[in-house]
Amino acid sequence: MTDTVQLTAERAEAAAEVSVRDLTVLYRTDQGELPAVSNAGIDLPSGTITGLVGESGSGKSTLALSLMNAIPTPGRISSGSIQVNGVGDVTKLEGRALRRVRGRALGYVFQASQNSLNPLKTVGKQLMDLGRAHDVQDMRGLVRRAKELADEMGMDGARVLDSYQHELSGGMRQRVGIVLALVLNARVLILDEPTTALDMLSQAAVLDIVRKVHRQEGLTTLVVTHDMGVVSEIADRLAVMYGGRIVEDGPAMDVLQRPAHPYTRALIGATARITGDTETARALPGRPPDLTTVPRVGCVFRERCPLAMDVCAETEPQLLTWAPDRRRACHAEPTTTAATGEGA
Ligand SMILES: Nc1ncnc2c1ncn2[C@@H]1O[C@H](COP(=O)(O)OP(=O)(O)OP(=O)(O)O)[C@@H](O)[C@H]1O
Repeated sequence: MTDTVQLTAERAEAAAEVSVRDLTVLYRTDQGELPAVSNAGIDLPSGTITGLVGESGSGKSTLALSLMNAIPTPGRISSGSIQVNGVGDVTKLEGRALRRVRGRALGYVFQASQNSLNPLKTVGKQLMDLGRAHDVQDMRGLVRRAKELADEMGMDGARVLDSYQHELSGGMRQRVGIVLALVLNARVLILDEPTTALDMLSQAAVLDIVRKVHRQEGLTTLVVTHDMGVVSEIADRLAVMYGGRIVEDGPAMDVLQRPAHPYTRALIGATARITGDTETARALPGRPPDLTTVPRVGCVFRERCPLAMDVCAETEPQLLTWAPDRRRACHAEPTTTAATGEGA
């Protein structure tokens, strides 16, 4: 590691709002407990938007849920730490202390949150439930804050609080999800697939709003998505997951322009919004592994990798810094070829 690289890494660590180290998460399967996330390490630097991308099943939601220590049993975090600024290691928290952190420090908007509101209660009633669950004394203040956030997101706050789920469009429900995630003044916002199931116009509107609220509230934001196009539009930083591993990360624009892992290159090549050409955008051949099929030895991507070598079957590549603020887990020499629709 050069001095510059070392310095950049130390600076990133110093300014991290969230630091994940050596995180392994297991789920119970017919074949015993198997890892959905393996030895993952990632920093969310203060004030940045990080995009976490990968195909379905790569472990993105599992990593994101871990930040709230919210892995459903019998799944469990088996090792690692998750330091959140001002909170400490979330993996050590339980009970009341953990509930407090969820909402007050970390706000989570669930996948398909468009459908996660209670259909039988107005948004305002659900806000009261949230306040009570968190022992909020100043309910008026809570309502004021919710209206303020709703207004910030281009909605009529008073009207939204009086509405039932079915009276709101998909994009509005997604925004209400963000209001509820932030109303207790969380500093970290985690959005799981915020644009899935929305039409293109609503997608663009939601991304605009995420950007705006992120800036105005001074948040640190993690956006989980399978869509490289979303990342290219919104993220400052980018982390790519495959088979439960982070295989590449760095500044988003830099990674998109100079992907250094063959999986990242293939994901970009398959995204017409980035290649700019539906003709050259090529679907990634093969299928991503699940918990039971992910290779236990060697590189998890080798079976789909155009650069696979003998060593890839034997030794798992580590996520290492290869250029300032850039990491990749690959045995092949790093190339700086710009991504095209030509695959890896
Ligand atoms: N509760 C669970 N029990 C057992 N296996 C699970 C559980 N939740 C997820 N998995 C498995 O863990 C792996 C990672 O799933 P995860 O949902 O984190 O991936 P993802 O990248 O977020 O994909 P998606 O976008 O489809 O949610 C998958 O193989 C999935 O089948």
